[in-house]
Amino acid sequence: MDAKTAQLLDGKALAEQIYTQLQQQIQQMQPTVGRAPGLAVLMVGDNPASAAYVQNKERACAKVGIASYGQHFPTETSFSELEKVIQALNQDDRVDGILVQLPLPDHLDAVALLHQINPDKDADGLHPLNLGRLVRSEPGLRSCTPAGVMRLLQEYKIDVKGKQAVVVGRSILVGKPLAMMLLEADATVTIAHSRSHDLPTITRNADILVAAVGRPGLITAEMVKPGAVVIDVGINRVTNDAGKSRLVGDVDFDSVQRVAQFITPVPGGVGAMTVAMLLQNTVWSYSQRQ
Ligand SMILES: Nc1nc(=O)c2c([nH]1)NC[C@@H]1CN(c3ccc(C(=O)N[C@@H](CCC(=O)O)C(=O)O)cc3)C=[N+]21
Repeated sequence: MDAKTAQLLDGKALAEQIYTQLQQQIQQMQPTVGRAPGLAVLMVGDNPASAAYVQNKERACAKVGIASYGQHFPTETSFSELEKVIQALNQDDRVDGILVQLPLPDHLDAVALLHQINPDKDADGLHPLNLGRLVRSEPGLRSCTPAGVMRLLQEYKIDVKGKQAVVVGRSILVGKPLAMMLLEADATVTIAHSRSHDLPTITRNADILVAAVGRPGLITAEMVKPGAVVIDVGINRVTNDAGKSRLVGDVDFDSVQRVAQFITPVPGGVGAMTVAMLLQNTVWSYSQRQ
């Protein structure tokens, strides 16, 4: 019963450390700025998962001393109405970060809306200017989930330089920006996706394997190189036979932990880091603003 298992990359613990640091940073800066940092979170519709994430974000803001200006809009809210709200927040001096919770209802063009956010208040790092800055390795606001993955690797002194990194998933929220960050850190990066031929051969080549697809159990032990670092970005709510629901990632945790050297849990891994990076981005914008 003492089979070797991977070491956990504890995103929850690291996020707590980051909150303590941010809280101190805010306390130091606040007298000169004359106000607390502010984060505006816009949510449209009533997706229960989104509501839960937004609640996590607001709770974290309260913990570190960021004022959160949450706004909740009905599903049928028009594009132009949201555009006006974003423009007002762009002008609002109390607001350092603006976030539009995704996904949006189908009638709203999310990309066009993200373009409206002042890039210097783009706490999510999803504005094309910030994505461009990332590609060029220029300073700027970085996407939260990929930044959280990189911070976790750094914390556990996992050197990615020269290593084979495989990112499964090519979303603009995670896969693409994370591949860029790994490249910036001198990894040899492969992006695999739903059209990739022979996924197991690709993933078995990975020293660092990231799953960011949104398919429970996609990555099984046979797909993992022994001793690899496995990062699970998936957050899937599944219901078991007894009708109980729980969160699982894209990685078959029980089998993969016997093969990997390091693994992130779900929950308590990357998700917790995403929120920490959102707050860090907000505090960074705040520090640039004084
Ligand atoms: N504009 C935008 N930016 C986002 O960053 C964004 C988004 N839209 N839409 C949805 C995804 C998902 N997301 C998560 C946030 C927090 C947790 C989180 O707090 N997870 C904890 C707790 C999970 C729980 O138990 O509820 C954990 O994994 O330990 C997870 C996932 C942000 N996203």
